[in-house]
Amino acid sequence: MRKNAVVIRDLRVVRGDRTVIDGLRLDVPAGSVVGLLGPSGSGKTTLMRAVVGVQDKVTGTVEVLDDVAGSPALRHRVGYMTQDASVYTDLTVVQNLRYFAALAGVPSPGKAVADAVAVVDLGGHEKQRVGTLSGGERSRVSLAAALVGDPELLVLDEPTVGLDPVLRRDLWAVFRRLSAEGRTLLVSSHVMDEATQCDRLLLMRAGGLVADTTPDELLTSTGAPDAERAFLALIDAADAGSATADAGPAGTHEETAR
Ligand SMILES: Nc1ncnc2c1ncn2[C@@H]1O[C@H](COP(=O)(O)OP(=O)(O)OP(=O)(O)O)[C@@H](O)[C@H]1O
Repeated sequence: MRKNAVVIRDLRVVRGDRTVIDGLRLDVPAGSVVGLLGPSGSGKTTLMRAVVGVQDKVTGTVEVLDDVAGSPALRHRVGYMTQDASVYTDLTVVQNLRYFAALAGVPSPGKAVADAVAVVDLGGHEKQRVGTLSGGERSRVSLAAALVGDPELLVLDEPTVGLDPVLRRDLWAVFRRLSAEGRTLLVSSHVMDEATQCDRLLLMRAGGLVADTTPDELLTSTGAPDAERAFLALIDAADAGSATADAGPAGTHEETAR
């Protein structure tokens, strides 16, 4: 079995006229649930887009399941749930999932669609048009669309946003089960108690990696009582470090400005 599902070296991404990721290096171990955390705008979505291969202006190496990110051979092996629901509002739940199953070349779409509906707990809504679903239900259809092709790697951009605590708990149980079956999950989140459910945590700030750690290490290294305060401690430490670096020795500013 391969060691890492994703290997990233020297990743640099320019969006608009800004370098939003600069020199990122990380591995996502195969078969694990890896949480991607970081303040708003720190580059989580950009990193996920680079892993899926839909991001422009990417330099460096992004290797996914031993292939180059975005290569056609990976299309059926990587499932991606975007932050905004990416399903068709004028189709029903089942019509959407059948469509995504067909795109993924699923051999038995009927069963795959039924399984995906069950996993995201949308039984009873199969024939409902997605446009008439609640926000949380709609995002679960997006998650089902990412799952329906039975991918080896799932890249999920804030899959639990807007969901109630019961559904969030149930979905994390699903994520754990999918990883126990050998799949790899890269999951971004703003909810810190979800961090404790991950095998590893990647903490981003300003397009760079502040920590590549485990939930236990996060708590012991910061001495914080919970994941939220540990996260804030690391971000504050990184901000203080960058402020010191910005102030720099006398003359540094002037040289940078040139
Ligand atoms: N098309 C664009 N042009 C210029 N800057 C962009 C563009 N798209 C994104 N950015 C910038 O890139 C940075 C990283 O954005 P990204 O969406 O990856 O952050 P994020 O960590 O996912 O944020 P959030 O948690 O709010 O979703 C942000 O500062 C954002 O403003």
